[in-house]
Amino acid sequence: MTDVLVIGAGPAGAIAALRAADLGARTVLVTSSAFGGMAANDGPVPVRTLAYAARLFRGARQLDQYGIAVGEPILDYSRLLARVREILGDVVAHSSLREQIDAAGVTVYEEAGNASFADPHTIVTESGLRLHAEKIIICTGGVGRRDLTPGFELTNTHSSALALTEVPSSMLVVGGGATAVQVASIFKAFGSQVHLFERGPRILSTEDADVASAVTAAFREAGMIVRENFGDIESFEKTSTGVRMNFRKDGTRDCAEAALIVMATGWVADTAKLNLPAAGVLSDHRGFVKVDPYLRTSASNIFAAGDVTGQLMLVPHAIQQGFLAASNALLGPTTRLDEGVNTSAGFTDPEYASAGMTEAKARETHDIVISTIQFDSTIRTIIDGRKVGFCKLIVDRRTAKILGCHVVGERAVEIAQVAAIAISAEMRVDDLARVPLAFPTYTGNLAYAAAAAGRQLDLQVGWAGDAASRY
Ligand SMILES: Cc1cc2nc3c(=O)[nH]c(=O)nc-3n(C[C@H](O)[C@H](O)[C@H](O)COP(=O)(O)OP(=O)(O)OC[C@H]3O[C@@H](n4cnc5c(N)ncnc54)[C@H](O)[C@@H]3O)c2cc1C
Ligand SMILES: NC(=O)c1ccc[n+]([C@@H]2O[C@H](COP(=O)([O-])OP(=O)(O)OC[C@H]3O[C@@H](n4cnc5c(N)ncnc54)[C@H](O)[C@@H]3O)[C@@H](O)[C@H]2O)c1
Repeated sequence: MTDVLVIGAGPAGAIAALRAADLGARTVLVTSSAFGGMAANDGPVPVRTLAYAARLFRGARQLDQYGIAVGEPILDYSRLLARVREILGDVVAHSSLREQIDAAGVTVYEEAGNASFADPHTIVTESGLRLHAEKIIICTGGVGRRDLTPGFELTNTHSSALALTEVPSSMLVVGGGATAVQVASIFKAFGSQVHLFERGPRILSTEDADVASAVTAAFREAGMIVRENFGDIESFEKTSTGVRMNFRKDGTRDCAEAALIVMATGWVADTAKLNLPAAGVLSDHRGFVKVDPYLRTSASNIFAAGDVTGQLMLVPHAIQQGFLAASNALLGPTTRLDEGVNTSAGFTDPEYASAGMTEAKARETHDIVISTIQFDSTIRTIIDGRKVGFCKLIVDRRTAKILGCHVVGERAVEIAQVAAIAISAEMRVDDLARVPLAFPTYTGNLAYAAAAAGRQLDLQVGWAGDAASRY
């Protein structure tokens, strides 16, 4: 009898299996495809690689400004895709996680096809395995939403778009979340004519409103068509040059066409194949597995972690949940999910990133001060010719502690990560302002924003205040 069986080998499943084995459990990890899951094979790694190529492309266009003549950069897309595959191989080959899992004695079944429950302690896989365990942890991730719109089969997902043999002349990206904006930004950089269609009133609806409007403005400035509130899609149909999307708004029909349509309208659970009813595991109306704060499902011996729980769908959260689910499965329900500081980021042009609360959220519960440093007024961004963007801090007026940080522009992610540390450490803005960060740096802008907030709060920021007013 196996003690712990983990289904799915993305970040949540890999960490759950490693933690279970570290706690001395006889552990089996079974996954339908390759080790690493979507995180390694289909999501962040390939997308980040293409985003990096787009960034190099932008950098190459800047060379002339600095007196370096190399001519107009030309993209060889098939060479780039070969590079993506090279990197994926490299990531897998150097994954110390896999080595640790093997060293911990976990039995791993890769490419086993979909697993499904036969009863609360037994699963069978499409490859013919039948596995029993005392405890089971479901870490099967999610999939891009598909629907019954006529002609939907003519559309693509981010995965199929990233596997194209050439850059399409035009692309219609539907959705305005993290996936859609990255796909749109990457292919815009590669030369496609891109239309981004968001059903809601704005793209990046979970980000701070200033982030969403700055990214939207920059996309438009770069020549991308961004349409919010466009209505409801009625159908897709083939045309001689690509695909047409028919939609309706307030009774009026409209359409848009492109060589390729990419749907990125949300990430849903794909739990149908798991046969959850056979194990007594309940899911919500979107298919996500219902869990309590200890990641227990409705079946007492079964836990779930990662995207399949429908909570924050990011790698660090999947890792945290995998660790917690295995700990609670073996040690009893001892650790609850920690709220923590949420960070998010998109590798678009311009980049965006956030840590902590948005301004709207903070206003619901706090009296706040806002401090924003524009990138066209700071030395490093001027040196690098990266003057689009800002660093915005949301600060609690009573305690002077940072509640949120929102950044658009070059190195946004790195700046927001430092802010996440300051928020976690509950630093006051005047303390942050006085940390003598290196000059001239992007992260320095965070300290300048902190100093400016400190001045608004009449706090003594000393020399840091002078530095902020100059840089
Ligand atoms: C385009 C894109 C870009 C992203 N970029 C980022 C980013 O930059 N940073 C970030 O933090 N997050 C990013 N994410 C989100 C991140 O990839 C996920 O949050 C993360 O992969 C979730 O990990 P997981 O272990 O829950 O699931 P997954 O990584 O999806 O792994 C699930 C595993 O379960 C297997 N499986 C599924 N069903 C079964 C079954 N029935 N039986 C057996 N095995 C099964 C799958 O094959 C897979 O191996 C991105 C997502 C997308 C779509
Ligand atoms: N860089 C990153 O960290 C990164 C990248 C990609 C995805 N992710 C994570 O993966 C998860 C899924 O992201 P996602 O972008 O795929 O989904 P999402 O749910 O975050 O966004 C979907 C978007 O599509 C819109 N939409 C829904 N139906 C629509 C329709 N019919 N027409 C037009 N627009 C429609 C929604 O209003 C929303 O803006 C998120 O939790 C995200 O954080 C992270």
